[in-house]
Amino acid sequence: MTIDVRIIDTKIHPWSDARGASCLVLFKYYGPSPGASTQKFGDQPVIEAHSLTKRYGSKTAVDSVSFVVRPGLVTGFLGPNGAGKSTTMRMIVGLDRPTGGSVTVNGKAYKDHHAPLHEVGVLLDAKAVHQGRSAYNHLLALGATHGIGATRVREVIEMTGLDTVAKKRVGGFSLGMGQRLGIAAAMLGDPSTLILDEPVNGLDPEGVMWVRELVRFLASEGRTVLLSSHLMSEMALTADHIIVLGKGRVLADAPVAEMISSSTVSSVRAVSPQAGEIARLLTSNDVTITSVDGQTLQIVGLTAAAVGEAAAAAGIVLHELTPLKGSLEDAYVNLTVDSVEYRTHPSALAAAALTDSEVSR
Ligand SMILES: Nc1ncnc2c1ncn2[C@@H]1O[C@H](COP(=O)(O)OP(=O)(O)OP(=O)(O)O)[C@@H](O)[C@H]1O
Repeated sequence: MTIDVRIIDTKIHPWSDARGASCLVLFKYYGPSPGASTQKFGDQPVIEAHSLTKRYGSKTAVDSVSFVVRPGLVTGFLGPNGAGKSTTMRMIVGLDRPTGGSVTVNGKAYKDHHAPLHEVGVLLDAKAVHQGRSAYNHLLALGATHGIGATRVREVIEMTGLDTVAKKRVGGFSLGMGQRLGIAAAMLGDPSTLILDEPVNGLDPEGVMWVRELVRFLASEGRTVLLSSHLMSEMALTADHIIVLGKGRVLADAPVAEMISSSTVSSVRAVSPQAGEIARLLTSNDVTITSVDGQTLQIVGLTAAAVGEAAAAAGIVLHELTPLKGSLEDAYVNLTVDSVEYRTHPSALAAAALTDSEVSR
């Protein structure tokens, strides 16, 4: 296999630091060469779910879900707790049998692939590892099922920053180290598709950034990446496309920018000592103006340019004019407001706080 080693990041890596190296590099990637990658990965949908359904007794965890996940993109899989994300991911890789519908990876059910580790790399539960084994032996045992040897095992260990702990028992690993090992296992077969369920769970900020850069890099090679996370700000930086599940159904399936623009309201904040005059000037049926305080207005229905030009034409002084765009988090909250099954009520929080203070007395 052609090995390509590239430096794609120059941030201080905490683990390099721990080894005493004043190293600035930090992320090397071992995989196919760039030339090979474009030929290796096509542009056809890689994961295709059709009316995919899973019931556990009377509980419908996944309810007739259809979507495609395309190569060359990071697709974020979002949804409140219990929405059905993990169940869907498990069905994609054959760990759960659908009650109805179907899902294929590269045109086949996962179980029908001759060498699935080379097709799909999966991180579903980082703790599902033999606790008495070392990271190295765990990866070696996994690789042995596909004829993958020690060289590739060492590559993925280095790639995930686990070199200094590779011979240590997994049972002693922190949550973040376990996540890194799960990502190493997912990358072992150099797969064209990666399915990562909450890969940044438990990682420190450096680790979170590393996962972001890793998956963006893998997608840039034409690989398919499906990942779930509850960290909306991180997902906004990482994903190109988003699928939102709620109570087992697809609530939205769109590129990130489209999802934000269609599910949030853009507005303009104008600050002026003549705020009242601006409000009178701009009032119309299509414009909503809210007074935030005596000098600040929030205007929906006009662009910042239109507000600025109208104010200039009327000789009105503006101290601030800011276009406000919705975030992915705003879009997500708006989309899932009716689909949150496990909600904390403010009254319950107050009661808990009271109980705590009583206990501490
Ligand atoms: N083995 C099972 N037996 C019974 N119910 C299950 C089982 N696995 C999942 N469920 C139920 O199916 C629903 C979907 O669960 P799932 O874990 O897929 O949600 P999720 O979106 O991944 O949630 P989270 O964000 O909390 O991980 C939940 O109501 C869950 O309790």
